[in-house]
Amino acid sequence: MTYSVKEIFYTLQGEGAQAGRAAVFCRFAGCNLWSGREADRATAVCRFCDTDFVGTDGVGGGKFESADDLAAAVARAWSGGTGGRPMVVCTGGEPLLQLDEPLIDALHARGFDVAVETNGTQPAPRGLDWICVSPKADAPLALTRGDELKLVYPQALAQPERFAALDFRHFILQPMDGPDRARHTQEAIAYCMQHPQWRLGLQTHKVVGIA
Ligand SMILES: C[S@@+](CC[C@H](N)C(=O)[O-])C[C@H]1O[C@@H](n2cnc3c(N)ncnc32)[C@H](O)[C@@H]1O
Ligand SMILES: Nc1nc2[nH]cc(C(=O)O)c2c(=O)[nH]1
Ligand code: SF4
Ligand SMILES: [Mg+2]
Repeated sequence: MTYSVKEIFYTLQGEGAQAGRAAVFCRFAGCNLWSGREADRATAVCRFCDTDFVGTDGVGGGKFESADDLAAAVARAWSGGTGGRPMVVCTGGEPLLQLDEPLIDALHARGFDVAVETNGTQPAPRGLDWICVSPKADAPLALTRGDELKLVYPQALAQPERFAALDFRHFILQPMDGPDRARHTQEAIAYCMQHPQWRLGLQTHKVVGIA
C-alpha cells in the first residue's frame, strides 16, 4: 500500500482530552467530505475545515511505499527525550481512508501510541490506542464508539443531542474557528453549562501559536 501524506511534524496535541501531550502529527492527504479546493467549499459536506490537506508537499510529506517506510519517517520526526510514551496522531484530511493495520503494527513496533482524528464516516482498523470522532453535518457515522467525541460547534446539521448516547468516554464541544469564533465559543460555553455531560475544548495550539 502506498500512503499519501501531506506533512509530518512534532508538536503538542492541541485539542481534546489529550491536549498538551507531545506528539508527532501525520497528516494524510485527501478527504471524503471536501476536495480541499476553495471553489468547492460552499457545496461540500464539511464546509468549515481549517486545514490544507491537498497534495504531499508539506514538511516531511510525500508518498510512502510501505507501512515501514512511513513508520520510520514518523519515528525520525519524534524529538522527545526519555520518559513518557511517544504518540503519533494520525489526522488529515481523513486518515481512515489510508490508515490500515499494517501501518498501526509498524508504528507500534517503533514504540508509538497510535491516535486518530477522524470524521467517523469510515470504519476503524483494529489496534488503535485512541479514537477521536468528530462528526460532520449529516454525514452518517460508521464509528459510534471510541475515546472522545469531539464535536465542532455549532453545526445546524450535527447537534450534540444526536451523539450524547454514543459509547465515548469524553464528550467535547470545540468552538468552530473562523470569523465567528468568539460567538461560537460563547455558545459552546452556554451549552456545556446547560448540559454538563459536555466539556468545552479549545484549540490550544492556536492560542499559544504553535503548529
Ligand atoms: C482537520 S480535521 C482532520 C481529521 C478528520 N478529517 C476530522 O474531521 O476529524 C482535525 C480536527 O479539526 C477539527 N476542525 C476542522 N476545522 C475546524 C474549525 N474550523 N474549527 C474547529 N475545529 C475544526 C475537526 O473537527 C477535527 O476534529
Ligand atoms: N497542535 C495541533 N493539535 C491538533 N490536534 C488535532 C489537529 C488536527 O489538525 O487534526 C491538530 C493540529 O493541527 N495541531
Ligand atoms: S472532514 Fe476533517 S479534513 Fe475533511 S474537510 Fe472536514 S474537517 Fe477537514
Ligand atoms: Mg489542525
